[in-house]
Amino acid sequence: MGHDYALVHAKYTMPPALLLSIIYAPLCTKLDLYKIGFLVTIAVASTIPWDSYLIRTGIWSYPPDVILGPTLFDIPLEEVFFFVIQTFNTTLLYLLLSKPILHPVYLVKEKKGDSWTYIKVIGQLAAALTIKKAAQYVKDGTEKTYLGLILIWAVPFLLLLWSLAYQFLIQLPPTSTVIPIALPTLYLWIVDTLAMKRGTWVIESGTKTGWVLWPGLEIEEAIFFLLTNCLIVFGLVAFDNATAILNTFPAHFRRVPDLPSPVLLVRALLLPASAYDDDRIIGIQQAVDRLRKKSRSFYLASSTFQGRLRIDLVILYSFCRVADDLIDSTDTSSEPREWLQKLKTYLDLSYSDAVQGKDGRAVDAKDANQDPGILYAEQQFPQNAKLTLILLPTHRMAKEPFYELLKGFEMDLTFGSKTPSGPIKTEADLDLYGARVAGTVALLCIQLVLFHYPGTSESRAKLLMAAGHDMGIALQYTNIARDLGVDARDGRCYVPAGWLKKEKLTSESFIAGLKGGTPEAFFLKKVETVRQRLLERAFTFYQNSIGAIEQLPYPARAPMRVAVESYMQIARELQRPGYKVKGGRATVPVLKRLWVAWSALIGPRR
Ligand SMILES: CC(C)=CCC/C(C)=C/CC/C(C)=C/CC/C(C)=C/[C@@H]1[C@@H](COP(=O)(O)OP(=O)(O)O)[C@]1(C)CC/C=C(\C)CC/C=C(\C)CCC=C(C)C
Repeated sequence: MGHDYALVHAKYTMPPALLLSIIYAPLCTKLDLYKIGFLVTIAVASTIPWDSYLIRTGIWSYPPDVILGPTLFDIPLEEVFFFVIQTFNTTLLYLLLSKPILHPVYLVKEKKGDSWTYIKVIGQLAAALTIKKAAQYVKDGTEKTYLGLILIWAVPFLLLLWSLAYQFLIQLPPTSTVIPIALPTLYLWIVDTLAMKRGTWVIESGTKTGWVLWPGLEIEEAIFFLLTNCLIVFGLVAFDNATAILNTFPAHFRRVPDLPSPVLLVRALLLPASAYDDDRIIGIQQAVDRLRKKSRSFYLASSTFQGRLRIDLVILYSFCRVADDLIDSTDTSSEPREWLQKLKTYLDLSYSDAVQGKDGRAVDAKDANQDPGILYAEQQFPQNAKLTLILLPTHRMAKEPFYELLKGFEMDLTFGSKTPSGPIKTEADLDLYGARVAGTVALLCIQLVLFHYPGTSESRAKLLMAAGHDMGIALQYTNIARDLGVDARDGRCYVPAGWLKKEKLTSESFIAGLKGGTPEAFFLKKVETVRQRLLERAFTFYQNSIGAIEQLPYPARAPMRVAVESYMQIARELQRPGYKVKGGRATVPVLKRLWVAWSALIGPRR
């Protein structure tokens, strides 16, 4: 009996497990725990018979003075623990690196005769040839036996996973495939070199090639660790491929349980890629792209939401952005109002009784041939906006906030060279504007949350809506405080006249001062005073509503905290003297942003 093998764990495998657990804990979902359990169970169950065979046939051995003693099917318990901890570590690294990814954007609809068929078959052929060769090595029973046994055990599993998830294995970024394989492999190669040198485990001569990757690392060991990490990551990729299919295509999978059964996962993977709905995939890709380019705060926050809620929120963001841009960014004076009218007509059609269902129940999958809203979007909107409109899950949200949002955008249209303060005369006007452009967005977000996590009582839902509405206003005040300069350059001043008067300014002089070359120091001081007043009001709304986040359905609480705190961090930065400005806007440094998000995941701010 000895402690050497146990020490390998204490020194090398458990510290990374602990570190990864601490980092990943706030991000860990029920589905992640399910994945970890799933992978560990399969890894242990599939490795035990093989490893036991290697030990019993004397290909592999453990000197009795390095192990504690207890065994399972002749395998020392330390070794069984190795299967668990390696799978755990590689899985956590994969989960961490994959968190920012919205998997549905990597699905591809296949067409007859496209390159995907060849890619799949080439992979399958390569695996089949390897298995054949491996069988030969085992049959020969010479120095390539151990190599053959490794390959004949691992490659059939890889072949199966490749056949099910080849699209994702090719499409996912290397951060989700190559890195979670390469990093643990390299690490385990180093650990293995040290263990072999100390004689903690031994490969018997006669059945090994004797080739080494570097002194002390037998080629068989190197291949073993590489293939086992490939197996873990391929398994995780296949799992994510299946959940992406389940979440993306409600027409094929109407409901998705929180923890999909293995049978459902396999059913999803067996859905032919030619049956995928291209419009949904491309629409989601466009929405994610828009979110990534336009809002760092919400992009980061979106990665903490899950499943279909995450997809819906991204599409909602895309809709708000598209609508705002269509109305806001045209030069001619008639076009914005035309877009506004078109958006209203689109909503009228999407919320007509015929579409929403006569019994008031929501329809789940929109039928392009029947839905007048979809037909209208197809005909009337630019290419890059169509799919967002078509995918907007109107049946999961009330129509009123959308119409109010459009009223908010309409308020923006009253800004002009002769009316630089637009519709904002008083603080109440600014509150109303904030309520319309941002309070409404909050209501829509909460409605999506309550749809995806049902069970909230009506009275609590009301409380959540009221608080969310105020939180939207808080965010809008922050947005205005950040963009004073940008808005002035567009000829807009959102600051109430009374506030400006206190600083002996008017909206005209405020805009002229910010637009002009280098503003005087005393003028900038006044701007800062106005900015701080906007921020104070932002924090008043924030303080009144932040507590309500803890009343949301549990799985949405932490992600909502991230969304709100990431944006409010802009306000906190603006309150700091000498805040950082990028492209004319105050910005939150990347590391700070990550820290804010991570802290928000852990719990409410104190
Ligand atoms: C996580 C995720 C993907 C969330 C999506 C949130 C979403 C749908 C945002 C829409 C944003 C948008 C483009 C709205 C159009 C009107 C507008 C411009 C509003 C301003 C947003 C700022 O966005 P951005 O900085 O990208 O815009 P600029 O072009 O730079 O001006 C707003 C400040 C409003 C955003 C308001 C919210 C997201 C509501 C927040 C409140 C909650 C989520 C509710 C919290 C819940 C409780 C119970 C308190």
